[in-house]
Formats: sequence, C-alpha cells, structure tokens
Amino acid sequence: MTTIPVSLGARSYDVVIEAGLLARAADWLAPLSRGRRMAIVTDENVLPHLATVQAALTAAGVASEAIVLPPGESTKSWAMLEHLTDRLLELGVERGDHVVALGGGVIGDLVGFACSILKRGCGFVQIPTTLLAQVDSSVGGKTAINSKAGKNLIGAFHQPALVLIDPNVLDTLAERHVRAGYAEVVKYGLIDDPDFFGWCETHAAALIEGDADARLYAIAHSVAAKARIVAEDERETTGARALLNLGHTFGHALEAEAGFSDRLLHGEGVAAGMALAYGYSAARGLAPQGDADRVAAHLRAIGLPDGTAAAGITADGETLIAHMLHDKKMDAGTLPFLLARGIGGTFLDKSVDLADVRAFLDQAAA
Ligand SMILES: NC(=O)c1ccc[n+]([C@@H]2O[C@H](COP(=O)([O-])OP(=O)(O)OC[C@H]3O[C@@H](n4cnc5c(N)ncnc54)[C@H](O)[C@@H]3O)[C@@H](O)[C@H]2O)c1
Ligand SMILES: O=C(O)C(=O)C[C@@H](O)[C@H](O)[C@H](O)COP(=O)(O)O
Ligand SMILES: [Zn+2]
Repeated sequence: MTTIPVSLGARSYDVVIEAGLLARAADWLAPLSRGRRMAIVTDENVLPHLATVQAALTAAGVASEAIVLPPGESTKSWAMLEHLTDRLLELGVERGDHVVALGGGVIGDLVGFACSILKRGCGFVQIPTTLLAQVDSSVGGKTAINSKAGKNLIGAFHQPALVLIDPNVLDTLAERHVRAGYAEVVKYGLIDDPDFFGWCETHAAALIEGDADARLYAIAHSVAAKARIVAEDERETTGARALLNLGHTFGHALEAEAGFSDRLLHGEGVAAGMALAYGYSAARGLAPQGDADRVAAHLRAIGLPDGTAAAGITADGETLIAHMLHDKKMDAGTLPFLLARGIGGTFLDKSVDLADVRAFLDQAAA
C-alpha cells in the first residue's frame, strides 16, 4: 500500500493506492460514515465496481444508497448538477457527511462541485475508476461543470477528505479511455520531469496494454507530482499550479469545437494541446525543434493526437482563439500560455501575442 499525503493544513488528506483496495473500501469509509447511510454517486459504466464498494460497506454494517448518472462529458452540466443536488437533499445528506464519488473525472468533478455548494459545503471522498481520474482529477480539489461558454467555467476549489485508488478497476476500462488518461501521465514528464518522460517513452505501451507494475508506478509517480504542486499553490495563484494546465488552453479549445463530446475526449484534447504547446514553443525559438518532434512522435506512437487535424478538428486559428478567451487563466485581458524551453522545461509565458498563436495554428493545421 502506498499513501501519499496532500499537505494543505486543515484541508490535508491522504491518497491511498493499492491493488484490490476496493473490496476493503469500508476500512476507510466506515469511520467517515458516522453510523449513517452513505450516498455513492457513480455512472452506468461503473456498476460492477459500485457492487464491490456496496458489498464492502454492507459487510461492515454501513448502509449505502447509490445515485447512478449517465456517462460522458455532458453529465458535467447544470441539469445534472440540479438533479444530483436534489437527490442528495432527498437523501438527507448533512454537512458533516461524506458523499462518495465513484467514477472517472466527470463524476469526480460534478460530485465535488455539488458537495462544495450543498448546504454551503459537505464532505466527499474520491474513488477514481479511470486512469485519468487516478493520476489527476481526483487529487487537488478542482471541481466544475461546463457551461455554454466553455470548459469547467462554473466550479469551486473543494478538497476531498480522502482519495482511494485501486488500479485493478482499470481492467474494465476501454483502451481508448486508458490512452486518454495516459496523456495526463506523460504531462508530468513534460512539465518538469524529463527522466519521467524517458520512463514514459519506454513503458507507455506496457502501461496501456495493462501491465500492473507500470500502471502502479505511473499512478503513484503522478499523484506524488500533483500533490507536491497542489500543496505549493492550492488555488492556482502563484503560477506553480498553472503548470498542470500544460496543453489545456489549446486542448479545451479543441474540446469546445468537438462540442464536449465523445468525438474528442479530454485526454485526447490535452495530448493534441501539449503537442501544439511544444510546437509553438519551437516555432518561437524557445525549445529545440527536436524536442517538439520527440513529443509529437511519442504521442503518435501510442495512438494519441499530435495536433489539430489529428484531433479531428478543422477549425481555424481565429475560431480556436475565440474559445481560448474564456480560459480561466485570463488576467487583465491577457492570456498566459504554458510554453516550454525543452522537455521538462514548461513555464508560464504572460507575453504571448495572440495574433502570433493564431498564425501558428493556421499554419499547423494547413
Ligand atoms: N478536476 C481536475 O483536476 C481534473 C483533471 C483532469 C481532468 N478533469 C476532468 O475529467 C473529465 C474526464 O475524466 P475521464 O477521462 O475519467 O472521463 P469519464 O469520467 O467520462 O470516464 C470515461 C469513461 O469511462 C467510463 N468508466 C469509468 N470508470 C470505468 C471503469 N473502471 N470501467 C469501465 N468504464 C469506466 C465512464 O463511464 C466513461 O464512459 C473531464 O471532464 C476533465 O475536464 C478534471
Ligand atoms: O489540477 C489542475 O490544476 C489542472 O489543471 C489539472 C488539469 O488536468 C484539469 O484538466 C483541470 O480541470 C483543468 O483546469 P482548468 O482550471 O483549466 O479548468
Ligand atoms: Zn486535464
């Protein structure tokens, strides 16, 4: 068992990682239940794992009630937020209770946001069931739904009380979602850890095919990296946490063009966005072209998109820039970008000329 603390003063919590942990989830959940019925929110594709968690709770004498939502990005919506908060209120959830978010990043983001506003804030536990959620979204307390204007625009910082990660649940995850989650794994290498990028180049194929050791290593390494950055800059105010947004300004714009749908998964958008961020950095003379080519080649090799066209998006630079203007990093009318000086050399550049980015996007798509 690996336990990684997320050190945030009064909001500190542990991320516990162990293969097979789901069947023992009650060891951690029962003490949080206060002898009351626990609400578990999940989606229709996670029902086998819901059964494992509920059986564990029943055996420990804890009653539970499941709320099962439709799968997919469109569940991060006002309509689902209303439905979920109504159901949680019907169940009588109190401020001191802990709602369980059992699912991928969609369930984690929606449940976390619902819990941040329910009775002005109740507790929640993340039990992530996708690779993406295990390496990224379950840790750090960013919660949100999408709005007509864009991605994650309605949300709150609300930290979970605990994160329980069982890598075995990934055995039922479709390979496309494993690949998409892998984009957020390799992101940590590209941010500030060139050795880890090298590890990714060697082990990505095994990880995607289901190698348990590779998955465990990637999950623990990613969580430790995210916990360190979140502890340094919980609310993305100093610039440290913004590094976790590498590839996301481009990626969210591509996702918006795809209508936040299965046409382009979040991790796929991030992969294309990271390739664009490295490509643009090279075009600006900030990073060696060879590094940008190496990033794109790695993404292609494992079946992830390495740019706008590969992501299936035909929008021009102007259209993509219009989406980017909704980015939450916008500051006094300017949009900072995560660029790179080389592999592992990501930095926040506040002096990017949007006309230059537009021209790069048009050229890259041609
Ligand atoms: N809060 C954050 O810090 C953060 C970080 C990264 C991404 N995100 C958000 O996370 C979301 C993407 O998350 P995701 O990639 O996990 O997508 P997701 O939650 O839609 O899950 C992907 C698919 O896998 C299914 N699924 C989940 N677990 C399964 C399992 N064990 N077996 C079989 N099927 C399973 C789901 O039903 C869904 O169809 C995006 O909305 C993104 O914005 C948030
Ligand atoms: O935790 C963070 O900080 C991240 O940026 C992680 C990202 O992978 C994640 O997609 C996040 O939700 C994006 O944040 P946003 O502020 O751009 O919505
Ligand atoms: Zn992301």
